[in-house]
Amino acid sequence: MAVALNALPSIGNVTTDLHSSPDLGFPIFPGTIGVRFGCNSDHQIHNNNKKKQFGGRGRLKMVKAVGRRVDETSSFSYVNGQADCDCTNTNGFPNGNGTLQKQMSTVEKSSNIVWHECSVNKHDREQLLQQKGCVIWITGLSGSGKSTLACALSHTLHSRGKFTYVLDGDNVRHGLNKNLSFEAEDRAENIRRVGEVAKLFADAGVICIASLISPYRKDRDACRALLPKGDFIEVFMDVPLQLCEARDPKGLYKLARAGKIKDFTGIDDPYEQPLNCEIVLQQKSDTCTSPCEMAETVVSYLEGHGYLQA
Ligand SMILES: Nc1ncnc2c1ncn2[C@@H]1O[C@H](COP(=O)(O)OS(=O)(=O)O)[C@@H](OP(=O)(O)O)[C@H]1O
Ligand SMILES: Nc1ncnc2c1ncn2[C@@H]1O[C@H](COP(=O)(O)OP(=O)(O)O)[C@@H](O)[C@H]1O
Repeated sequence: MAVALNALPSIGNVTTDLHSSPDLGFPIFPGTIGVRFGCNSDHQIHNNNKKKQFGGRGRLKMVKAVGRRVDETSSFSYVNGQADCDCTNTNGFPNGNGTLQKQMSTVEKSSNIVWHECSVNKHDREQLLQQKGCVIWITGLSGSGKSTLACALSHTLHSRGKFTYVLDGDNVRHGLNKNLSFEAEDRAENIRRVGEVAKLFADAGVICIASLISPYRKDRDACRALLPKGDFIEVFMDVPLQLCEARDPKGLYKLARAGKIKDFTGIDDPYEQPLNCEIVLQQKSDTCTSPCEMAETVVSYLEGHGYLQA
């Protein structure tokens, strides 16, 4: 029997929608130079080639030239021959080399499945942890300070005895999402998967901090819709492109401007800023709010909305 998850009372949103700059379709900001903040940042440079990387032991749906399905457990299709990877699917089918048919599907393919409820539920876990599980979704341009805030927030909450976990876009793309590119549909799948993982963390009672560019509103809204009302707290890093570009800690903007990276958010790929998020953290080149101060703003929100107690 299907059972509804999460019987928490809903908690209203407080919206501080301060930002007024237009969406970034393509470069539109005048060239003022921002400050560079000298704190530690231990990112690795992400390999941004657009080659499809479907290696590894993925659960692949293989479609032979005749169209016969040999495995129904996956999201990708290979057609007319062999896949361009050295892998064997989990059912033991051989690899191929050939045309990859881009087909990212979120259509439910499982049938005859029944939700199994456990006697220990979210509420029990929250009692144990003395907090409420939720998702803090940090969105913004590359270089806007998402990861820095995520870590500062995790650190602040941890030191207050709260259990957090950070899902950072860069990091998740090293593992779970290593087969995804930066094309719109792969970004959507990236966000969908992280949204689902974040939902599990929240159900575990954890304060889950997801920091991803997540440039499309519909993808973020889809993640919001996965959670009980109030439990998805969207934080917008409202930082002008020219400040992010002046920071450029990984040198990616420089490469994007030189045309060496395509589809780079804010340069030749869009960013749709939130219209109605819970928290906006605004930064300009002449104002510098420290990561700790920003973390405190989020902590105040959590406190005010009852998330730091069971
Ligand atoms: N084309 C392109 N556009 C934007 N970003 C790029 C790109 N290529 C690589 N990178 C690096 O990947 C990091 C963003 O990954 P995300 O998973 O957060 O992106 S997204 O949400 O799927 O849009 C991002 O990390 P942050 O700088 O921390 O945002 C970049 O370092
Ligand atoms: N509040 C801040 N004030 C000044 N500089 C910051 C702030 N937050 C982050 N930075 C700096 O900006 C750069 C990008 O930060 P990062 O957290 O990596 O951004 P993102 O994860 O959005 O790409 C880093 O060099 C970082 O030290």
